[in-house]
Amino acid sequence: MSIKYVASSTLPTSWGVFDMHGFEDTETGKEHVALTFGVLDAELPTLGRIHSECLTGDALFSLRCDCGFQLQTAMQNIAEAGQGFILYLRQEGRGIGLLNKIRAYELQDQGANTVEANEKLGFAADMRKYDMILPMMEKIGIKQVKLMTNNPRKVKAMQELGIQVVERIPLQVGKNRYNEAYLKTKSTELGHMMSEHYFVVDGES
Ligand SMILES: Nc1nc2c(ncn2[C@@H]2O[C@H](COP(=O)(O)OP(=O)(O)OP(=O)(O)O)[C@@H](O)[C@H]2O)c(=O)[nH]1
Ligand SMILES: [Zn+2]
Repeated sequence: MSIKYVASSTLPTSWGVFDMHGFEDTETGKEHVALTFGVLDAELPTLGRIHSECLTGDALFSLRCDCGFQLQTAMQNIAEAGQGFILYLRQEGRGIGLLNKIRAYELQDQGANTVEANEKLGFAADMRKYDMILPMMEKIGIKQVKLMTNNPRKVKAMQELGIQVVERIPLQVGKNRYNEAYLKTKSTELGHMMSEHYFVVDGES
């Protein structure tokens, strides 16, 4: 893994003006982005999110997953807190890539769940790696994190890299009738921590 810092600029958004830092993985050619907001202090826990690319959810408004909602809520929470960071990692489709994710969606349209679909295509349920995080965090100057995620494996991966996750903040947003079964599979088969009430059918809550 060889992560090279390339350039920084401002990124004005609906929630405020972030700073954007571009990185290149020179082995894979993948381009990753870190967003930071406010003045960050390496000696203090910083609110943050490690977000895996989801073109369909983040950019195309898909209701099949919760990614876009999580990204927007994370940006809003950071802007409200006055400081924080997002690492936007280009590992689309839990690491299988966009076209394979569309293949997996095709299988899900025929009845497979998100894990079964990956397996039918010959992939593990989750192929993501997180080692690019460390050089990116070092560059933006963060050692301690209050991490917005429902995924305990993400917390463990960061801790194994030597990053202190001082708090896990649940990010349960965007449930709808198209992603309810998907969210449930994430909870039962991929270990995501989601509270029971999150699965109450709309209208019952
Ligand atoms: N292969 C595959 N990838 C998916 C599917 N739905 C979403 N993704 C990808 O899953 C990744 C997001 O992972 P999630 O499991 O939703 O969330 P997480 O990052 O593990 O955990 P959180 O921090 O709680 O969001 C993105 O890369 C999406 O493109 C799917 O049905 N199949
Ligand atoms: Zn998604």
